Amino acid sequence: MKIVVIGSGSWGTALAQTLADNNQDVLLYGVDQNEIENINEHHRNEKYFKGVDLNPDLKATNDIHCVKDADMIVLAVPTIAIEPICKQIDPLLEKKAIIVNVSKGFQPGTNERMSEVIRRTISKDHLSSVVSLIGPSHAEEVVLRQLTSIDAISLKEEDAKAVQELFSNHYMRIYTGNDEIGSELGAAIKNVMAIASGILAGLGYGDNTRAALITRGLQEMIRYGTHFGGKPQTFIGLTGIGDLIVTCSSVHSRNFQAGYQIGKENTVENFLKNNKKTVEGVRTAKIVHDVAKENGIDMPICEEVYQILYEGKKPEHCANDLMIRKLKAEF
Ligand SMILES: NC(=O)C1=CN([C@@H]2O[C@H](COP(=O)(O)OP(=O)(O)OC[C@H]3O[C@@H](n4cnc5c(N)ncnc54)[C@H](O)[C@@H]3O)[C@@H](O)[C@H]2O)C=CC1
Ligand SMILES: O=C(CO)COP(=O)(O)O
Repeated sequence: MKIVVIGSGSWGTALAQTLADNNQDVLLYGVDQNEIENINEHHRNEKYFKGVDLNPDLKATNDIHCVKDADMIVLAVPTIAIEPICKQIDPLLEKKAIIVNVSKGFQPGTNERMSEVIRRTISKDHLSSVVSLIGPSHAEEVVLRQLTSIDAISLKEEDAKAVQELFSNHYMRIYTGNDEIGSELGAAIKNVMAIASGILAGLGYGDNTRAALITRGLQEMIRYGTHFGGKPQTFIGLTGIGDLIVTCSSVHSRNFQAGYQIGKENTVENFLKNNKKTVEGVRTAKIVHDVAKENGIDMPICEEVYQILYEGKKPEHCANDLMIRKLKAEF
């Protein structure tokens, strides 16, 4: 199988290295010449992984034509870049490929899930199926070959199995699944919860608070996800609670880091002015707010994150307001 990974950032590099470790025919495509030269000449991607030696078999290119005869294309770019990338590669493809989505979030404007964007923009003649490879997986740990388990989710079982086989090894264990809606919605909304978790840590709250946030945050994910057809059991799997735990607790999470800064400074101002990292939860918070409001879905934690990011509400007031809501039964 010829595999192209698009996006030479943190996740694309880590996933491409996993494929190189598995002796697959993989090429990493990027737009940043520094990242490409760093990988090809020094077997490093210093911008994302300081001092980490990559598998020397991993090669990178800035020539997008490399996708033309690929059997599998992994899209490892932020959600905002998925639609333009798909429109760019579709005319270049010469046969059907499995398109692997690893991004977590929604399409701005249409609020589509990433698999929906891919199906809309890649013509039927070029698409075998979409497989979402998602779950608890910080690139910083995968690149060091730390033990990791995630899901290959697809409506086409044989393609999910193909992705499972290609990526699995002694440090990466892939499970398959077919609940595309539940998996993608869970993986997107957990980024909003990770911002909330970071805010609470930045405000000085401890482990009790985080446990409550994760547990009640999961309820919001289930409420939202099942409203749109996701299966309840998906949310207690790797793309639900698994991804929620890792992003709400890890210093590697850029969503958590963003929240931490906002909580510590008790304002969103500096973060919004200076952030250059991929923090998917920021746009997701607005989309979840709008969609939940339209559909009457109760999402109190997401609502407070939205109020902080978009309405300038003070983080300390949000934490307080969540606590003094009308008392009720847990379930
Ligand atoms: N970093 C991680 O640990 C994980 C990230 N993800 C998801 O993967 C997606 C990508 O995130 P990261 O790799 O972390 O972001 P990143 O910020 O580390 O890297 C993004 C890369 O995409 C490239 N890029 C942006 N627009 C492009 C375009 N139009 N064409 C080609 N390349 C383009 C950038 O140059 C950069 O190399 C996000 O949706 C994120 O939620 C999912 C699981 C783990
Ligand atoms: O999705 C991730 C880990 O599973 C990465 O999280 P961040 O985007 O917050 O770094």
